[in-house]
Amino acid sequence: MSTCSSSEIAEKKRIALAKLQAKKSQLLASASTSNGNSTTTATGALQQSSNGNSNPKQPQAKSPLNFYRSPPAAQNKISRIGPTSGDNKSSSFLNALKAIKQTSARELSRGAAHPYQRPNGGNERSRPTLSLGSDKEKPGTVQLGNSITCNLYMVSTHRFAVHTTGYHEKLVAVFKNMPTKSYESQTRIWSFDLSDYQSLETHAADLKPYVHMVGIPKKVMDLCRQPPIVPERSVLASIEPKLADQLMPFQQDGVCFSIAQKGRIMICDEMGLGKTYQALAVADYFKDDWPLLVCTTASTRDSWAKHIMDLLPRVPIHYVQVLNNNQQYVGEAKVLITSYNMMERHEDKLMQRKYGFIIFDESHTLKNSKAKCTTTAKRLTDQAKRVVLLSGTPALSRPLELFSQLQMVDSKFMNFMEFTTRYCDGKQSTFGWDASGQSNLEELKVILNLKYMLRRTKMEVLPQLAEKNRETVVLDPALVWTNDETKDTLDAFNKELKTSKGRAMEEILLRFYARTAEVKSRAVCAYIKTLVKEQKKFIIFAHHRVMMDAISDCLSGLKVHYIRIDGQTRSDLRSDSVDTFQKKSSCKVALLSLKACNSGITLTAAEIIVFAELDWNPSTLAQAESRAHRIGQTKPVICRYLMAHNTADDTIWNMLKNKQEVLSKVGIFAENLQKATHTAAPTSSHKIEEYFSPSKSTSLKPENNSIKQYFTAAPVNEHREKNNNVEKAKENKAESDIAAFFNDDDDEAFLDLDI
Ligand SMILES: Nc1ncnc2c1ncn2[C@@H]1O[C@H](COP(=O)(O)OP(=O)(O)OP(=O)(O)O)[C@@H](O)[C@H]1O
Repeated sequence: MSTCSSSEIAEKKRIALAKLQAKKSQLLASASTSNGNSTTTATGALQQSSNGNSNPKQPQAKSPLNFYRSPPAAQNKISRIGPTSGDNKSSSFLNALKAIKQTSARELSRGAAHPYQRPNGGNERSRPTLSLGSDKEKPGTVQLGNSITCNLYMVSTHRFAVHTTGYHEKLVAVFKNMPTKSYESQTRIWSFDLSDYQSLETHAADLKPYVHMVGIPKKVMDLCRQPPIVPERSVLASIEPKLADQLMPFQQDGVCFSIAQKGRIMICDEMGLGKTYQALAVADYFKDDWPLLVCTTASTRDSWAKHIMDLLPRVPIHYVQVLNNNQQYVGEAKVLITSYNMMERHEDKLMQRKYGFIIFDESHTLKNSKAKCTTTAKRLTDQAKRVVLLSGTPALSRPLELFSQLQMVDSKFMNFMEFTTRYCDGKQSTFGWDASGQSNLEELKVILNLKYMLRRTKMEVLPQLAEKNRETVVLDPALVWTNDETKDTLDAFNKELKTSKGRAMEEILLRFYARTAEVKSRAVCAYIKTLVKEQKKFIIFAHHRVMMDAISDCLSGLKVHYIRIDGQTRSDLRSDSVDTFQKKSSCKVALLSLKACNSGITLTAAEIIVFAELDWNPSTLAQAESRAHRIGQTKPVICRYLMAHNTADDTIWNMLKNKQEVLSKVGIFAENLQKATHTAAPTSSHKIEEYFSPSKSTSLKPENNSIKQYFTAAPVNEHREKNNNVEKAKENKAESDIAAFFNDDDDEAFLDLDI
């Protein structure tokens, strides 16, 4: 591959700009011919309103923010020309100009000569000029390309809002004429009743090509216009009494709603609100459509079998089969419980059995529409009459993750392009179709709530549930920064992270994450030693094996009775361990792998949840917190995040914040992880502290009750010995830890790293 010198690049840019300018003039000339002498632009109107100059005769001063300059006499007129091919070309051309705007601005700032010749001698009054102004459009300024986009989206089932990319006087006049208008001055958003939609669309169409309307998809409108389905309470009488009688009022509502939606629904209540109970109640109501297939995570298959036997006693035991291995025969059982993995492997046999009712537990497992598991699930749902998806966190990072799940509930709602264009800011990029963004999230929330998703938070439906508080604990730096080498390594990671991008940055962050586990483990163990003295039951979550092992050693050394569940733990032993922790008062600690145990188990015996490591996914952390904070919890729960500053924790904490903001807009994430009190005094103005609330402490001394007061710095030789062990562990485990990290199918979450 040959490379260009900077002067060659500059030359190429100049040529490209000249070509674009020539094309622009050509298009404008043809537009002018096709419309006689009436070619005008909205610029004048826009400009006037923005600077308060309403005198059409007054020639306006040239502003660097103006993109095109129309003759003053024409400025007050807005042509009502219909869309011509020239217009379309013109708008795409203007979009191209927008793309090169930044380049041009750079050229100009370098003091370069104007990169292209103005046609016809540069008559500034009648000739368009290229604005090289600031990127930030001030309200009321003309948009590049002389047109604005007006995006319409639903904000409730009967109201829609309008987002415009700039000010347009006539468009505002149209808004003001709508009978149901409402203007929110803070957000500068107009909204209207759906009854005004048609009229607004017609009037705005008159402002073409200066106003480009993006309307609401018909499917969305139809959905909103449908008469609401009123759930019938009487259906509860048809459900197995043992289960129906146990349902809490909000669970009854959920069951009635799901039945009203004909048993095709995503039940996405917050974790621990009894989705299993609701799903089984719906399944029991539609038992004529069985056989029933329950697909869940490998570790929760047995617990589903137990729930079915407990809650649906009329289902004979021999009706229920749990698919545990590859060799097993898929029989005629009325109820089959399988893991996702087994479902994939037995696809053909499951297809033949034709399950009429399917439950997908932890359905976010199906978030990747290209994964084999998801395509298998889709095939099965296509032939099933009822499909119930259960997840407290249906999307872990972005709206795209909802698409495949929605398809299983209603394959006709929207296709991939429609959905991603509308809700994922889908666009063509150098690498193909990019659907990793988000757009029209308010509308997506409306649609989900209307028909597809049932979502209640603990706060809403279970206010009596014991409270949950969150704390961040900055680990003692003396136990993290044990020697110069550690400091140098972490500094180097921080530096590399700042200067890298894309995949390279992801790789660095993964290594940094693994290294952080190593350097933190000593301080984490010191913290655990103090916690053990409190004699309260607690859970400690970690991700890397090096951290899990260090904590295990620490607990064993302290002779604490604890359970450990990680990815290697067999599922039968897993439920035994859970029982031990729940029932034995002597068992004080549950050491859990963040990935293997963030869902599907109940550990309400714990009062404190400690996170020795962070995860880059807010949903994983929220799921993990809900192991103890769920129905059945009677004591307040404290979640403590142990963090070491100037490590990967800084970056990951930041990522969490960004992701949870997106998810909360769609209404599927109710937590604010950053809403926490801190229990250690910051020693300098590092990033983590910026997110601490309620207030930042600038004290350099440990605060009262600070974790620091418990710590004493260990002698240096002891540090060295420990570091040697850490180094060995690093060599042995680093590779497998990174692999495990990627195997989680969440590595794509790094794509929206924003640091
Ligand atoms: N109506 C009920 N009566 C008694 N206990 C209930 C009821 N509903 C739920 N529970 C209990 O609450 C806990 C959480 O229930 P379940 O596991 O169904 O919640 P979930 O929403 O599926 O949670 P997760 O999302 O974490 O899987 C369980 O221990 C369950 O036995």
